[in-house]
Amino acid sequence: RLNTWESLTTGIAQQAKGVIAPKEKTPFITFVLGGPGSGKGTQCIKIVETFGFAHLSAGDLLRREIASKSADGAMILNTIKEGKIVPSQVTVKLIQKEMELSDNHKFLIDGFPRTEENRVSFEQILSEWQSQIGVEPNVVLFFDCPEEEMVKRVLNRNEGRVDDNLETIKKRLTVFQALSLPVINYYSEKGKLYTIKAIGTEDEIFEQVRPIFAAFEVCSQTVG
Ligand SMILES: Nc1ncnc2c1ncn2[C@@H]1O[C@H](COP(=O)(O)OP(=O)(O)O)[C@@H](O)[C@H]1O
Ligand SMILES: Nc1ccn([C@@H]2O[C@H](COP(=O)(O)OP(=O)(O)O)[C@@H](O)[C@H]2O)c(=O)n1
Ligand SMILES: [Mg+2]
Repeated sequence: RLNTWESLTTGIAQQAKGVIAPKEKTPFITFVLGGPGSGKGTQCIKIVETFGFAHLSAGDLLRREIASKSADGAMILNTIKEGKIVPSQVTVKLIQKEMELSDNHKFLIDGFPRTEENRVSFEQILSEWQSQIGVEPNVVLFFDCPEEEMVKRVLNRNEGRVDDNLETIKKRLTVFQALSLPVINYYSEKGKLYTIKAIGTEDEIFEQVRPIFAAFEVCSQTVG
């Protein structure tokens, strides 16, 4: 199997020679953003089922590090309990590893970037991988949900998470407003942002999500 990034560089060389290799695909990167409890994970499952993406949840990768008792585990646990943001180098390394291990070329990166620092760290990785294509994600989804609804959902989530309590949720909402909204505004200005009204049933929300990816499917079929 060719690693996505190797095949990408090969792809560029072949395009330059006028040869297109049909099986080798350029990575397609979607960031999935929104406050805690806005429904990112729930909708990602539907996107995976319908459009065949690989789902990389930053929060899940960090929780896996805690569970594996890795060197950073205690620091990550404390940061999550406080509703703060784990240093970007830690999170980016976990995401990068998952992408390199994946056979897929379509990635849903859920809950990342949550800060401008997160965003810039990941751009540095992308620029090393695909300097000729650019460092921007293809799509940024924003699940826009009222705070009271997010609080209600998180308190009912029942996954045993250390951060799903009222005290930590308040902190996470403050972090979201102060650090994550600037990232969302950045992508809005870049014309990459697709805002989803994240209230209603899961299926109703997915009917807003579906056409975004359906349009890209048509594109890729047309191109080749
Ligand atoms: N449209 C919805 N309406 C009501 N509850 C929802 C909806 N979407 C998700 N949930 C529930 O809300 C909680 C948070 O959803 P989740 O997908 O984990 O959000 P996030 O990943 O953004 O924190 C979960 O318990 C989930 O089952
Ligand atoms: N990019 C990220 C993503 C999550 N996290 C940490 O992990 C926690 C849980 O993230 P999550 O994405 O699983 O949370 P939800 O938005 O799904 O509720 C966050 O509150 C942060 O403490 C982080 O530090 N950096
Ligand atoms: Mg989630």
